[in-house]
Amino acid sequence: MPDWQVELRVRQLAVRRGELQRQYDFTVASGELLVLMGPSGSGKSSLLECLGGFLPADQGSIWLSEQRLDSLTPEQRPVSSLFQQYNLFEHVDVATNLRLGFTRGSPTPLQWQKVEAACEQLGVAGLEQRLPAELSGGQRQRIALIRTVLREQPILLLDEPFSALDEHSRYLAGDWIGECLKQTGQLALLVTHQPLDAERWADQTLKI
Ligand SMILES: Nc1ncnc2c1ncn2[C@@H]1O[C@H](COP(=O)(O)OP(=O)(O)OP(=O)(O)O)[C@@H](O)[C@H]1O
Repeated sequence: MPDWQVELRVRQLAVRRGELQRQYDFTVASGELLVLMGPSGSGKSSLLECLGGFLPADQGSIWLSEQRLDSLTPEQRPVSSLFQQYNLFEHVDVATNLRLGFTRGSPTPLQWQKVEAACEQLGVAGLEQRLPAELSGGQRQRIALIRTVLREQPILLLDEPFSALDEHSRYLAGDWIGECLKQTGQLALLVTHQPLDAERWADQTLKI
């Protein structure tokens, strides 16, 4: 995995969804986790969709170091996203889902070692041959999280990645994300409804 030293800068970014319009200004450095909190419908997912390129901004700019991102298509953006649903390919097994996460189509042996280590660490080892439909909600969520984080992209957008996890798994998953960020220099925006998640893992918290 490359060691990124980058900075995400969001400047006067106006995101509209129906009647709701909000403006955002923040900076996230390499290795940092920004936790987004706020009541249901406040616009957290919309902000992530805008950063991912799925929802156009009314105005403002998004920068990754010197590269301007807001005019790029979703495929061109250096972003890996975990949304609240539809994160796995249903017709192929877990191993294939994990392999497809890598931009070149298949992981190197070292990359695959990291996948296996992450599956062990998050308590989802041994599920490689199953189809997503044969997993529990929490198992699906952890597999999708591993796939999202280990894709080699500097920006991670994680929309409620722990919503189906029990307290123990949540703790393991949050610690694992923090370790990955520190090791690789990736940065993450993470949506949660649990104040404890912010207390444990956030470098910054944005309430919207
Ligand atoms: N596809 C859409 N078209 C129109 N309005 C939408 C769409 N998706 C969401 N909205 C509305 O936009 C507002 C912001 O929604 P958003 O999903 O960003 O909120 P959120 O903070 O992520 O909510 P939650 O915590 O419930 O996931 C809400 O009022 C919602 O009803």
